[in-house]
Amino acid sequence: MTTFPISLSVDWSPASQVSDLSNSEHDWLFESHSLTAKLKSHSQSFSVKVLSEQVFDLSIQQQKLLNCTLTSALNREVLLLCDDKPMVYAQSWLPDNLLLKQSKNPLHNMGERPLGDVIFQDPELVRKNIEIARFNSIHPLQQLVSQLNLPKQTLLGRRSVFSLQSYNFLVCEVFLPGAYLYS
Ligand SMILES: C=C(O[C@@H]1C=C(C(=O)O)C=C[C@H]1O)C(=O)O
Repeated sequence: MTTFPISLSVDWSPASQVSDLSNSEHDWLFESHSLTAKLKSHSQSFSVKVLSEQVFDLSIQQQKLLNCTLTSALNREVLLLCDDKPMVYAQSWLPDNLLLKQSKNPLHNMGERPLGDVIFQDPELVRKNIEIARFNSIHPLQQLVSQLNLPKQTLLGRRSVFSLQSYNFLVCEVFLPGAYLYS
């Protein structure tokens, strides 16, 4: 049984160090706008299934990535489905501090609404560099792949830090077997 959060601590590489990508892989991995919008444009129906949403401690690496001294964040793990087929596993780390709650931060209590539908509405949104990683057939994420009755294969993922209202949050997305990216 998958336990959350699923560890995504693999070798993340900056775009400059990533090679041997197909045109489709490159197109999806380096999509700078909303992945939700891109998935919606390729499907008749789109939905989000929340797998887990809890406050967890941030790792030292995550604190460095987020450039913050916060020790915990709201960890949100979801599946993005197109025409009822799971296409992406997404894991986001949303700062969880009193200030955000006081500001009635729209990113809290998102439920089945896609994060992208909210954050990309804000013209102040800044996306920092996209990093890429490969998840081999023995990575813990493959447990979720098996539970979804999807075939095991090396998976491609991306992560980036966003800045909004002077705070940072981390979004990681792993493309599941059968995702458009692999076609
Ligand atoms: C950041 C985006 O939001 C998407 C939706 C997410 C969610 O609802 O938790 C998480 C990651 C993204 O795949 C996007 O659309 O690009």
